[in-house]
Amino acid sequence: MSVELNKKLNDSKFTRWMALGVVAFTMMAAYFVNDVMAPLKTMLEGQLGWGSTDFGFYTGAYSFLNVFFLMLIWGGLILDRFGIRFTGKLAAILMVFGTALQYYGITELADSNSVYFGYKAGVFISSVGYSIFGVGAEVAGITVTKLIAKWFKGKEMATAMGVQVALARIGSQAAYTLAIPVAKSFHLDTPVLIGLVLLVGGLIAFFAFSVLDKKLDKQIKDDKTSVDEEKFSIKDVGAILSNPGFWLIALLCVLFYSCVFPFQKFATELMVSKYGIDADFAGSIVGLPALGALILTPVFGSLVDSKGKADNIMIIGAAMLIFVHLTYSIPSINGWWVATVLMIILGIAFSLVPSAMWPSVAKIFPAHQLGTAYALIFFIQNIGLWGVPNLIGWIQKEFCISETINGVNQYDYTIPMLVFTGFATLSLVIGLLLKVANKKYGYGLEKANIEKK
Ligand SMILES: C[C@H](N)C(=O)N[C@@H](CCCCN)C(=O)O
Repeated sequence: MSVELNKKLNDSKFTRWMALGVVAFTMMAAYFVNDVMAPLKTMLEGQLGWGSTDFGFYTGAYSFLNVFFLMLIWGGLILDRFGIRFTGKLAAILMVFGTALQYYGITELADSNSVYFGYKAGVFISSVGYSIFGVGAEVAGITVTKLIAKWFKGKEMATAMGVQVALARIGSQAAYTLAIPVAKSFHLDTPVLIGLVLLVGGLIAFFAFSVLDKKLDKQIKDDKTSVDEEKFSIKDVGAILSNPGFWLIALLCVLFYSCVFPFQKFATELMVSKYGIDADFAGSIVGLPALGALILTPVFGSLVDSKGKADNIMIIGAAMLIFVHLTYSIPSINGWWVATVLMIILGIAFSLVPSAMWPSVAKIFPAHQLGTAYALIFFIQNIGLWGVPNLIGWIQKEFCISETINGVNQYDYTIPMLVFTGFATLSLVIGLLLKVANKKYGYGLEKANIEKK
């Protein structure tokens, strides 16, 4: 009887998964917007005169405010201080505002001749918008991660994180697949407009989730059996930073994701220029990892929940990434089917590492430090997401222009792919060190998540 009385919203399987579905929609819209400009790189160069450095600057802008204005750190602190609902709504509003500004940059300012800080007005304002969007998207990311840890504690936490990431990948896949056909059928800016509409839907979805979350908080407060969660204090930052597990996860995260997200932004062009894949179809190939991750991330997540072995899964994922990037870098291997198979392997790696890494953070840190821990990890990851596209854009401009057709540069991707291979190799080394640290400090990364009744 008393068990029934203490039943909370998240004890109902249907309600906790429904709540996840609602917030996952917000993140799906965020991922759509995040990726929708990438397949348009060549069209942006042809129609708006955006060169590779402009594109690298724009792509890196996603992380600029997060890194240089420490927005992710503030976001994490706000999350642990003011909670999931306030932070999530704030993040969603920032995403909508940033995307609207980005849209303005590629529409109203498309033909402007003004130059700001050495960049065309359209490039600069779109990048400012993308930067604001990036703050919202990253803060939304840590908020959703923390809310999953709260709603699924002692339950299917890794599966839930996997499902959320998988649903987000639908957004990415849709962006990669639709951007070029939509831009060709309508207008170059139409894909971004679609993203803006989706994000407004995502904002409404987060407000709806907040109603459920408020109810859950009341139930937790009324439940005499539930243990009061310790409040976050600024001293916790020191505790997080002095934990070797934090540094290893953060380094693995920055290195691994630097080989995936920035690579994907340039990959549509790689598919066309090196593998001769039709431009209309190239985005779909680049979207394959997202599609694969859609199925595989929840599968690997539930494996981590039931069997554990997160430490080994991260190592295998990193090793696969080395193979993929190294093979892409070899000039003589240029069959379209090789490019496709490599993308599928990248998709498997891209499912293995996130499904094991993100739930591992919740094992290393207590609940009241989670928002800040995730924020600090995202912060370090964002340094890579800012620096790597800029680095690749610069390398392309300086060393990789193979020819110029109708004023549009063609790029050789050998050096950029070797750079990605280097990052992947380092991520494997860190994965191995994490396994050693796991043994030494007893984080329990090899253990299953689901509590046995
Ligand atoms: C880019 C963002 N900071 C990120 O790392 N996203 C992850 C998902 C993180 C979710 C954690 N529960 C991704 O793999 O997309």
